[in-house]
Amino acid sequence: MDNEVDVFYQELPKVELHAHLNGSVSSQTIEKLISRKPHLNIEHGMTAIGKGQRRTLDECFQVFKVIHQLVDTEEDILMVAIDVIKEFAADGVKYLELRSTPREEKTTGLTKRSYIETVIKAIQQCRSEGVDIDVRFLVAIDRRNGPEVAMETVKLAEEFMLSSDGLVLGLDLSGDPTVGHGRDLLPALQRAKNCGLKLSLHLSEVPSQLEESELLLNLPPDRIGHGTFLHPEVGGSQSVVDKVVENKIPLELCLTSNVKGQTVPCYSKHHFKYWYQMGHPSVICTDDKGVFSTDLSQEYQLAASTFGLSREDVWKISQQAIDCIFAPDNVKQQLKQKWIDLQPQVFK
Ligand SMILES: CC(C)=CCNc1ncnc2c1ncn2[C@@H]1O[C@H](COP(=O)(O)O)[C@@H](O)[C@H]1O
Ligand SMILES: [Zn+2]
Repeated sequence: MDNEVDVFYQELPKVELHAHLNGSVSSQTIEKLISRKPHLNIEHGMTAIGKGQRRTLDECFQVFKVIHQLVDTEEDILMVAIDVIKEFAADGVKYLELRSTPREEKTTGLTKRSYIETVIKAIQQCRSEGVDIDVRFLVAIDRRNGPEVAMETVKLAEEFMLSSDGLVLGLDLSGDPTVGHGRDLLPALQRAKNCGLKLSLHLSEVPSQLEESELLLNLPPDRIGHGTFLHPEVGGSQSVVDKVVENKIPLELCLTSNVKGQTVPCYSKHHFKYWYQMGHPSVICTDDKGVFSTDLSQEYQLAASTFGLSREDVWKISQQAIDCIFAPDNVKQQLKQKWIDLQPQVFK
């Protein structure tokens, strides 16, 4: 981890809505994977970006390729998912929506279906062990793989939404934002929406994607990942902002990810400020806690120290994130009660 985190932020109950499974693998788990696969000659420095380091977006995406080499069997996915879930729980996360791109690996017999089944198994295992966290799964579409794969992924997600007892709730659109165009993925996303899958889309993560963002906002998505370049000051537009505001589409904001990936010049210039000041639902998230050497407590602390938030402000941010989850109302009610129960202990 990059910084010391105050105990308040660790004890603060939190909701994590934007976490890519393979980007969330901790250094301890990477060690275990490396020792399982010494022949790959992968060193630790290749899978994480440390304090003060920054990489181009392209270099960041290379990191995922390395991690994917290390995670290519059902056994690996099970271990990684269980470790990640337990780490979020240990960091005070009470509700987690994990997202991951189903992959097939001919050499190990991994299929997209068994990939999803394995993540579900990990969630169920943690639940049966009594880990204090409610975990749901968003199936991810990697935009690089084009419209056919996107449609295939939607069909799989639809199937699991119906058979997973509420664990699979929706879809994520992610992957290298400079590759492909959202226009081509519209039919798949439209189908997902029509069948009741919730949609979280990475939008305007890089500049000059206004046209794509406008198009995808017409769906509309249920949440937006990053939205870094949506507002007029950074090349977006007021009409796009208006659309997000009118539809009350929550933003998932990931400070360290954007600074280390260099889409935002420094913490104080992060667009959290723009949206938070407007009173728009803004959820603090990690994106890839392993790759960016962070955790959710640290992201809350960074937001607080950068933007001068009081403990009460921080509490409100974590509490209001409950309204942005994809799980149904009864789950929201349970979480709100949990927050009420924990409050005296956190502010002791
Ligand atoms: C490069 C950078 C600054 C990353 C942060 N921003 C991101 N933007 C878009 N897609 C992402 C990002 N981080 C992770 N992903 C997606 O998540 C995948 C890794 O997790 P998984 O294999 O789906 O379980 C990546 O291959 C990519 O498709
Ligand atoms: Zn992301």
